[in-house]
Amino acid sequence: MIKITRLMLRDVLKKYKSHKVIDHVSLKIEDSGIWALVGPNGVGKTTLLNCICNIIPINSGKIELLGESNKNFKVFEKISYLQDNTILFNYLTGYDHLKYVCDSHRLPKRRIQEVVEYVGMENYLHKKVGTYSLGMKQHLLVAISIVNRPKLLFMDEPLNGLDPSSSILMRKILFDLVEQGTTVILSSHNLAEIDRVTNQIIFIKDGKLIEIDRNEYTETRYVFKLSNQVLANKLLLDSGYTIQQEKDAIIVTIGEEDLNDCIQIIQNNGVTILDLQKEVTGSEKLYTKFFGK
Ligand SMILES: Nc1ncnc2c1ncn2[C@@H]1O[C@H](COP(=O)(O)OP(=O)(O)OP(=O)(O)O)[C@@H](O)[C@H]1O
Repeated sequence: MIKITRLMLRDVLKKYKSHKVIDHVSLKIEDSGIWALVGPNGVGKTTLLNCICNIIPINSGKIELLGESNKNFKVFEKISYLQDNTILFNYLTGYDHLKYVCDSHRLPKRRIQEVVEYVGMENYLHKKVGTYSLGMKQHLLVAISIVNRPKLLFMDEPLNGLDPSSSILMRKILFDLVEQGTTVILSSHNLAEIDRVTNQIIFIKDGKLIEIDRNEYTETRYVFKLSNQVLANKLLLDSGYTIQQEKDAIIVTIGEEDLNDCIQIIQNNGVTILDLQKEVTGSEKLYTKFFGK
């Protein structure tokens, strides 16, 4: 089977007057999965996504989506772009928006019901968008962007402003999409959320793209809550472990291979482990490396 390249940028230049926001950039993504586009405010994330989706023109270079030029309107039947909520109309309902998108993709009406149930927006589907909270608007945007079962999905800041249950839902949606073979390219500032959804990070800096595999930067830490924190701290320090003391927990930065040893040291000396959590960090450290504090 011939594999179709999902996204291809060749020597793309986008400038405003002399300001090169995207400076002769090339990129190729061939697989399904999640890629995070990361960089400080104003660095060009939205501009890049808008250029890719042919919402704004580029000055030079070439962009292909699913093996076709991004100027070929037809290719967008299998592509979606979740923009910010300014694209929504306050005087229309969620249903109106979904009906319009379904009709333009020539999808049956039952597809609306499917995505509405999947995203969990039954209760406010028929209310005007002007009455929606930020989170409700975000759910509608997600529903709109997945209604056509995209092979390629661009998302501008989809992880912003979500409450914990919406964040969990968003992660589930992202993982489901990848399982169905979708390539997702999302921009985000939320580094903790990025760490939870992908290892594939593209930093954007000075108009250039820097592709990173976060696996190389990942750090695992274990947060212990203990019956005798002072004693456990001393025991682990004496054994040569690096400890960070918190008010009601100690954090040990170790790989999985050392976890058992730590547990043994603690438990063999009569200290009870009340709680143990694993934390994986990576993007924040990387971000600081590239962009400073
Ligand atoms: N229409 C425009 N005319 C002139 N400059 C523009 C225009 N649109 C964007 N810019 C500039 O291009 C740069 C990139 O903006 P962009 O909105 O893409 O950044 P961003 O990384 O998405 O920022 P944020 O994280 O704040 O959303 C900024 O310096 C911005 O001022």
